[in-house]
Amino acid sequence: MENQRAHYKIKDLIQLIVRYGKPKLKLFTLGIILAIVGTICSLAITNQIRLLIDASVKSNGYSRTIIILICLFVFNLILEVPANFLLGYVASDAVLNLRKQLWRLITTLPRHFFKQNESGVIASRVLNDTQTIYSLIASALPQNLTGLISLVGAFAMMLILNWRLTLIVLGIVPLLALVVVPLSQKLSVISRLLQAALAETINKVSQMSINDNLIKSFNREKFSQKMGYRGMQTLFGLNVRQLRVLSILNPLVSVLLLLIVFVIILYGRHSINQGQLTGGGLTAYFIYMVQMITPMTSLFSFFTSLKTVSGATDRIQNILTEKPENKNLNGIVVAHIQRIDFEHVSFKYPNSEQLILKDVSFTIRAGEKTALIGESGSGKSTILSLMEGFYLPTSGQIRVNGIPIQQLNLVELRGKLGYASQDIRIIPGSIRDNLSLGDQKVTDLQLWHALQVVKLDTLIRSLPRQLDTDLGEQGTLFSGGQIQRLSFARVLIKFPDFLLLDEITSSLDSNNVQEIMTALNILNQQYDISVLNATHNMHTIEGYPHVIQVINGQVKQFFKRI
Ligand SMILES: Nc1ncnc2c1ncn2[C@@H]1O[C@H](COP(=O)(O)OP(=O)(O)OP(=O)(O)O)[C@@H](O)[C@H]1O
Repeated sequence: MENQRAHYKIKDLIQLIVRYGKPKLKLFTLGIILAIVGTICSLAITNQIRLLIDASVKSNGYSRTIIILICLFVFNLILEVPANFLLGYVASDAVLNLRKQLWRLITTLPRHFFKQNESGVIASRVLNDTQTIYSLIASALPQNLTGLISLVGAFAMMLILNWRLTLIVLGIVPLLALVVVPLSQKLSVISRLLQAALAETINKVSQMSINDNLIKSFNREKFSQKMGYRGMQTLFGLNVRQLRVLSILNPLVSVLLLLIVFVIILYGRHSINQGQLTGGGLTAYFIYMVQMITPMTSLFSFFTSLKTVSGATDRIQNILTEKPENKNLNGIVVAHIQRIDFEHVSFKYPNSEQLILKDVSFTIRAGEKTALIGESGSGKSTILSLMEGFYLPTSGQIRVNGIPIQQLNLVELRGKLGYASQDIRIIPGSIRDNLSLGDQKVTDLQLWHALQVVKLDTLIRSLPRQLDTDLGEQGTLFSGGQIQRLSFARVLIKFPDFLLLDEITSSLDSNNVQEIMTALNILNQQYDISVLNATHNMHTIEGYPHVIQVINGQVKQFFKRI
């Protein structure tokens, strides 16, 4: 996913923002106009200050100048406050749209995307990279647009006030650039390294905190501390590097600025003596110089930060080129799944050359309880994923009620399959959120019924907030077995035609296993729900007449007399 392009194209960033951020152009134009008029206003303030000083020196009446100056101050404030807000608002809104588009697309991507990209990396794309873009377009972009006007305007006024002095000052400015440019480039490299090191350290510290159990039971607190220290030490090293550059840069810039001030005073005094400049003119000259140099430095840091944004833009664009999963929404809908057939199915994962399933054929029928057994890594979970249509076979055919899976509407198909996996899946939120997954149609009655089947109703009724109890990070409030049963209850709420179970009893004790097995029998016999149970635990499939055994990616199907 990482794509380091050598040259940054600002066009890419603009395209990204316009296409996905859909910025409110009218508000943006209004904000820019207000900011431009505000900048012109601040240049006029400087000129008014010049008039005021000259008027007071000559003891002329200056009340009119003061009134104009106050009006300009007020006018400037009236313009710049809404301008800043509007431009910031347009940028926030554009980044919100970009984030939503990105997140919407990510949630619809096929499974292999999530297998190939770590969750932390995906989160960083959606939040950190878009935040980098936000920082640029919310402040740096408008600041530099108006800064450009301030720079040109102030420079023009300086030329008008004293063109000779301005040419001398211009001679010193490149000296300033000579110092600032390379050092600032160094600073931007360090700040990028700091960002990366910070993200890595945060990741390590949080991983170590989540695994406190493992660390404690192995008495490896020292190892955990070292993991954190390593990242912190890297951060320290980068902070020192940053400090080194800054401690050279800041005094050097101050000295050079003082040099410019010194030259202006010397030459300004000479010009005043020659009658080419007034006292007010010299003061205004200084202010104009600040109004020219400030945007110059922010323009420079804008160009260096473009590099950071370029990386973020590339990474976001790479995600945006991914194709959403084709769920074949116009495909055939089967009312009730009667049978699923694998016909000579071979399969390899998109990122791999290895055939995981080789010429696999079997049939499972409605109403039956079928066991899917095989050694770890033999391909049981892969078979379940293929049934869900997460992947298509590399060759051969999967049929549901005789219809090739490619022709089926996958949303409808998945609606009829209840998939519970060995991995405990908890989302942030309450028990209700975890069971209904945001489906408003699910009633409390259905939730309690499913909880009763998995024998968790009594426990949850005893909690003060019952279904609204927050499950906590990764369900820390419940035991592994209870969470496993909760995820089983989640599947029951779907009331599927087929239950696809992937080692759901792996973290349950024998009592719990027995209860789940009883629940499965009730579902199968009373509610006519078919069961395909992938497991290592032969005890859990004792009553299963149909067995599919996976050996090295090939299967044997047999019938067991009970
Ligand atoms: N996304 C993937 N990309 C590439 N290879 C994969 C992927 N997922 C699984 N595999 C490989 O496919 C093979 C079968 O894995 P699978 O998870 O289906 O086995 P399993 O029988 O369910 O194992 P277990 O009982 O341990 O869960 C393994 O060799 C595994 O490494």
